[in-house]
Amino acid sequence: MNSSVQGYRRVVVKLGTSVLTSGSKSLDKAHMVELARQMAGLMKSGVEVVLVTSGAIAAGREHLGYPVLPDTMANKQLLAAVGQSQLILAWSQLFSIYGLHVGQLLLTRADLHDRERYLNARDTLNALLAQGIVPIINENDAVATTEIKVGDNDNLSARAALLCDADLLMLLTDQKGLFDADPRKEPNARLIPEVEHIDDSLRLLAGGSVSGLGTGGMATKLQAADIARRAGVEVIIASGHHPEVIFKAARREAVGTRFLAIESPLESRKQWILAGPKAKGRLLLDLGAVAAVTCRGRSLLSKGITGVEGLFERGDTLELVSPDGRVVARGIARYQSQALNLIAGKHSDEIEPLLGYDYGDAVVHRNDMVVLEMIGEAR
Ligand SMILES: Nc1ncnc2c1ncn2[C@@H]1O[C@H](COP(=O)(O)OP(=O)(O)O)[C@@H](O)[C@H]1O
Ligand SMILES: N[C@@H](CCC(=O)OP(=O)(O)O)C(=O)O
Repeated sequence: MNSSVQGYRRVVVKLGTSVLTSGSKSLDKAHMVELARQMAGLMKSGVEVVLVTSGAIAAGREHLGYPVLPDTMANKQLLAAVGQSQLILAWSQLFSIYGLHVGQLLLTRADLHDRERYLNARDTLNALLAQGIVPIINENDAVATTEIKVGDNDNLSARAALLCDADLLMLLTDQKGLFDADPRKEPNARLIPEVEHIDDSLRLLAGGSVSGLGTGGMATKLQAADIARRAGVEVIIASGHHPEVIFKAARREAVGTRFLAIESPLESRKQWILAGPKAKGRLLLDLGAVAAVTCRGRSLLSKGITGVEGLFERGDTLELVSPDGRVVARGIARYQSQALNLIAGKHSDEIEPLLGYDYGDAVVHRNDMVVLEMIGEAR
């Protein structure tokens, strides 16, 4: 590329099935080579690139000649197992045209759940990037069951962006960006060029995938953008077919929808709490506790808990829920669920007499908590 890329050091590019197939039933290799050319160009200009690629299931169907199979989990896994090897073969060949090697990481939620595995995956990503090799990530669909899946590659790419400490996440899809309504249903829908806050009114605009190709539509892209922004990563949703889209996004030219990063990003451990583990349970809080943890930066005490849902151990991740059902924070439990059932609503002084032991007043400590939404008064 000619103009220099300013500012970005490390970029995650996520390519949806809709982009890789150009809306058809098979991989559009002519377009994939064009995308590989742009990613290679970015790398030559000194920006490190991590690719999150969908398309394994589509590639599996194509490779096997579009077999008619019952719509079971095992058959989807079969298609992914066949397709993933075709997909990585295609990327490996396409990047080799530009003199680049690729390395494959197939992840599941379980790899992100455990802090040690999370750090291992991070080391592998960093080692590949240090050698100028393009890390190529997909979900390990062939072995992952619903319980251990991230579930969609938008969310997976946000987690990848956090893992490798990227400064830009590009979500490339079959629309020009986020519109104020699904453009497939509403032809007069308008593109939203920039987003500063992600709130419920914005979430209402983002629908699912109707093409039958992608998973999650704009709804999962917004979830991904929300996670990435909180870690200080800028996000762009744009069309994977827009000419030179990867270069333009990396040069900060106006393309698609840009989500500004939150300026004081979370520290690494809190990023992991946000992006890594699946919540094992929920604590229902009264309004006082919601205000204390979200607006006043306090730890959660047993007194403010009105209900305990799920079976969990000390160290598991929990969602903290407001009286109107909103998840206002995520955090790590310092007491297991059975103990919490006994001390919920009780004053901290009663913990030791009730349980016969005491891990401290904080049920979820402020250092182990990520606030998602502020509700209540600061004082
Ligand atoms: N507000 C919106 N703006 C743009 N696209 C939307 C919106 N709501 C829903 N969509 C749908 O999201 C789809 C893109 O997501 P998806 O099908 O999952 O593609 P990908 O394979 O790229 O992840 C679009 O084709 C569009 O129909
Ligand atoms: N892991 C799956 C894709 C899952 C997914 O999120 O797809 P998409 O919405 O097209 O990005 C695959 O490789 O087929």
